[in-house]
Amino acid sequence: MTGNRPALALSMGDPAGIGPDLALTAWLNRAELGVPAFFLIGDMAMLAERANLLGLNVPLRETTPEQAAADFATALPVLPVPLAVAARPGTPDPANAGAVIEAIRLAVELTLNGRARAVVTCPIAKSVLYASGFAFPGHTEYLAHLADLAAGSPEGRGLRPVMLLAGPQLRVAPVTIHIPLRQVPEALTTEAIVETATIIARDLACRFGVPAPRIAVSGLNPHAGEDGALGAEDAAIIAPAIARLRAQGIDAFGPLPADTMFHAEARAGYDAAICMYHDQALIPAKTLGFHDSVNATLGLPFIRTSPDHGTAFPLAGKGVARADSLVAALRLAGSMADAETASSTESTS
Ligand SMILES: NC(=O)c1ccc[n+]([C@@H]2O[C@H](COP(=O)([O-])OP(=O)(O)OC[C@H]3O[C@@H](n4cnc5c(N)ncnc54)[C@H](O)[C@@H]3O)[C@@H](O)[C@H]2O)c1
Ligand SMILES: N[C@H](C(=O)O)[C@H](O)COP(=O)(O)O
Repeated sequence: MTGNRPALALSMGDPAGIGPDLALTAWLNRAELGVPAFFLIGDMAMLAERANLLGLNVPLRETTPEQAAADFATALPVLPVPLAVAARPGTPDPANAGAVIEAIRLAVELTLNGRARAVVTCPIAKSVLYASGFAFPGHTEYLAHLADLAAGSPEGRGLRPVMLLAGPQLRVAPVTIHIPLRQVPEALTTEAIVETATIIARDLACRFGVPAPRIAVSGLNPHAGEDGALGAEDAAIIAPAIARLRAQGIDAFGPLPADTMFHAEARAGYDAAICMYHDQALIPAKTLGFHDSVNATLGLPFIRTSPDHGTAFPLAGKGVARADSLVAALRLAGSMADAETASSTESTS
């Protein structure tokens, strides 16, 4: 650890995807782009093969979490988690699911033990993990499960992870995450909206430097229900949540028609938006900033960020995948960890 500050723990993601490409590129451009020190948790041989395939001159060094920050200056530090079978760029193999999952688990364990500053995850392919029996919709839900286990509550203590897409032009989170659209109305509750907004307001204040965040809340139905003529959820579920948030002192407002809350003038009126389901939030997020937005999981007892994109299998090993979002994720994880350290130092002084 340089200056007693550990490095970030970066999980390798699906080894057939672009994660390895991006990790190599991020390390190569670490000085120019201000990439904080990280160690990759993954298969050393796979990484070496990908560097060779891409023609990238990246020295790799087997490391420990304690040594990684110092190693980072002269090599890409690797904490080895071996693959079961050799990775083929663009062709995922469920046989490697165990190693992919272990890399995520280890990143969380090291971060919870203070041996890493935060968790940053390279993209996984959900369907490939499902094929291996992975029982979680994605990283977000699995990370919440690991947090529950660490807290001694394997059945789940109802910890609600919040999937925040954070970019220069928009911060937005869906209340419901990786569920089919037909299940959204049933899953949408006043309590879920209040919890999501409360976590976002808290984290914006203590991890993003926004002391009194303004939270815009979307409706569910067209025109936010058109005074009840186009759906009841907006008035019956969302409006009461906003009332409760305001009574708690959180500057939430809505429910807003989702189609007119993301243009520039509307975005100038809030610090974060909450939507009711995945694509209602992620379409504007990825439209406005596909290469510079970050997926940050809030509500966990540790910091976790990830690029806002996936494995992009057709691009793996081709030298065309852009590392912008991974670099942004690494930098955001570093700044969130710094803010957390500063606020805990402040509170103990
Ligand atoms: N956080 C995560 O781990 C995460 C996020 C999103 C999707 N996924 C998973 O990734 C897999 C593929 O998902 P998808 O195809 O819907 O989305 P994707 O983000 O992998 O790809 C969408 C499009 O964007 C392009 N793209 C993605 N990243 C890029 C980059 N860094 N540089 C240049 N172009 C890039 C791809 O080529 C493709 O055309 C799925 O299994 C999905 O579940 C994982
Ligand atoms: N839904 C996010 C997106 O589309 O970018 C991403 O898949 C999140 O997945 P994780 O829970 O694996 O971070």
